[in-house]
Amino acid sequence: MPNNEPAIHTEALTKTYRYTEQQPGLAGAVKGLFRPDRRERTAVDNLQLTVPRGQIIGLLGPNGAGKTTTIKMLCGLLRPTSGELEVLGHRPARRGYEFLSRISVVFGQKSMLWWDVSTYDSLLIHREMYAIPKARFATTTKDLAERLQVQDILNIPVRKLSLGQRMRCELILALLHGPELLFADEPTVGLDVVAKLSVRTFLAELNRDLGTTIVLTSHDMNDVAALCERVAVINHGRTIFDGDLDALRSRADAGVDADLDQVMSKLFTEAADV
Ligand SMILES: Nc1ncnc2c1ncn2[C@@H]1O[C@H](COP(=O)(O)OP(=O)(O)OP(=O)(O)O)[C@@H](O)[C@H]1O
Repeated sequence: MPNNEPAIHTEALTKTYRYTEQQPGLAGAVKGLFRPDRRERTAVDNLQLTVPRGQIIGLLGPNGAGKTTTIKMLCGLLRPTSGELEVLGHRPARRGYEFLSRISVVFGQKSMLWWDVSTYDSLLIHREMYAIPKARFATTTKDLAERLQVQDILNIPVRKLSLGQRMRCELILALLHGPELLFADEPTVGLDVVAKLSVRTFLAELNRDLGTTIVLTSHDMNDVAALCERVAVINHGRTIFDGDLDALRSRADAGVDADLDQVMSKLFTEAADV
């Protein structure tokens, strides 16, 4: 029976960071010890988001908009300050084993692979962590390595890989346990055009062949145009647009062939003026 429950559902999801502002110099540091200057910043503000299973959605926004904070709440790395949040029927912040075995996250700016050992050794550790049977481990590793064309580099220490090679290995690690939902936070950042294309093609196939739901953040509008049937644009933690790329262009009064970077820039500037 098809499961009509959405992959993600949030109601008024909010995250306020509490932090201490540091004054410059030694005097400032000493003052901070006795009279800390406490501040608050709302990074995600009443976010409403429902993502059906099997969709690739782009979570877009300018630097500091709240994309990574949202992803961290959705995968349970951060506890929301308020609001409701359900992912695959679970409350992510509980970090239950069943939930963790059904999702995965990959960060373009942060490595999940062990730096001093080979990718294959990291995969073996994940096999133990997720209790993946040996036969399934072998077939999944082979299939993912072929799709990402990294068969020849799995045994090289990760620190010796190029960024593009490492990113493809990160994806194998993230997908080894067969998650239904993948959070991909800037997976193509810093990659050359060949590596970018390879990651894009891989994500599209993953969604098409396995039905994996993907939440993608990227500042590269070519990634978004190639992959996302829907985009949610956030600014200062609030949704300023939710729809497909055609609707995004019309929202910015741009033609069907309008350059998406210009469309986004117009949208962000308008939002800043409000
Ligand atoms: N631990 C923290 N403490 C205080 N403020 C934080 C913390 N982490 C993030 N922020 C602030 O929250 C806001 C949202 O940050 P976030 O990293 O979610 O943005 P983003 O949309 O992912 O940005 P980028 O595109 O630059 O990666 C920013 O103003 C940031 O400075």
